[in-house]
Amino acid sequence: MKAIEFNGVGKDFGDFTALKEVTFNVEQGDFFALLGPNGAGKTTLISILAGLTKATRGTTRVMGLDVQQDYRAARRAVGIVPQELVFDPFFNVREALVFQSGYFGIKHNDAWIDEILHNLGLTEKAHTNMRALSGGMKRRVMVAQALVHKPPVIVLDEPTAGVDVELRQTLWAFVKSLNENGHTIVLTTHYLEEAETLCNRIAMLKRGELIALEDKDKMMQRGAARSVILKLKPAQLPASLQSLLIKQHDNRFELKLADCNGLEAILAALRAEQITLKDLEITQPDLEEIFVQMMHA
Ligand SMILES: Nc1ncnc2c1ncn2[C@@H]1O[C@H](COP(=O)(O)OP(=O)(O)OP(=O)(O)O)[C@@H](O)[C@H]1O
Repeated sequence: MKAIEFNGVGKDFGDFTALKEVTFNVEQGDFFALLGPNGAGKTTLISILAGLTKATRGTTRVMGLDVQQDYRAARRAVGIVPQELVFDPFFNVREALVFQSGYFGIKHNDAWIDEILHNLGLTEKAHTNMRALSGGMKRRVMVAQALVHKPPVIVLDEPTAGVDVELRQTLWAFVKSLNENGHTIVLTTHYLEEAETLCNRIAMLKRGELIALEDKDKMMQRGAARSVILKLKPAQLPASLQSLLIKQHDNRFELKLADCNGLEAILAALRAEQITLKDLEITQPDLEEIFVQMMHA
């Protein structure tokens, strides 16, 4: 069984098509990144998954359950951390979590609530009114609320937008441990280095269409060729290497590097001209470069 199945999912808002026909699966145990520029349709897709928005076309299943036909069961299978801070100002943190448990029909949830509070650094705020929390603390509660019913699938819609380094680290350590314990994680983020470090599969949406879906390692190979930065003494580049030059700053030369054989040829050319190599650094394209490349393709 797949954790999530989108099959020909489309959404129109009047004349405007926010999602065309999106088809892809998320496997159980994936740490999955859903990337795309503003307005690509990520939140719309997540709202459809959560049963909050009705798709115009197609079918969506969570853990085999149709989000329309089996709404309640499908809703229980997924925990959504929304982009916006939505809370009841009259509850304190613990009450908000107890209330949310009640929504899922869970009565004795104290042990799990304590564990969530602890893992999100919220224990000391348990009795603080929601209104009195800082933005970052409210966001922690949004994460906690999504987890009260121990959903097998957890979706985080830009959870780290505008939050401090400490929360990011706490959050990712917790989410990673949930993933290691078998929860499927779907993440949308504009911080591509987060997706690069955390996720094993990456999907890219552009104007309502899926333009890429691959294992992260494979996606990383799509990037512009690697390059090598050489620190040379004297600061000069053999003529035979000029065609590889990307940029130069003082005695640092950045050259295109197709593969390891390319590196051998570079070193041989330097030796032949008795140029000493003082330092060498091989750079890999990062996900951000690949993303920009794909969005402009
Ligand atoms: N209720 C609505 N009515 C009309 N248009 C909408 C509605 N909701 C979303 N849209 C439009 O659908 C498109 C996709 O929006 P969506 O919020 O899904 O994008 P996103 O990828 O999540 O963007 P962001 O990164 O900015 O959160 C946008 O052009 C948006 O303006």
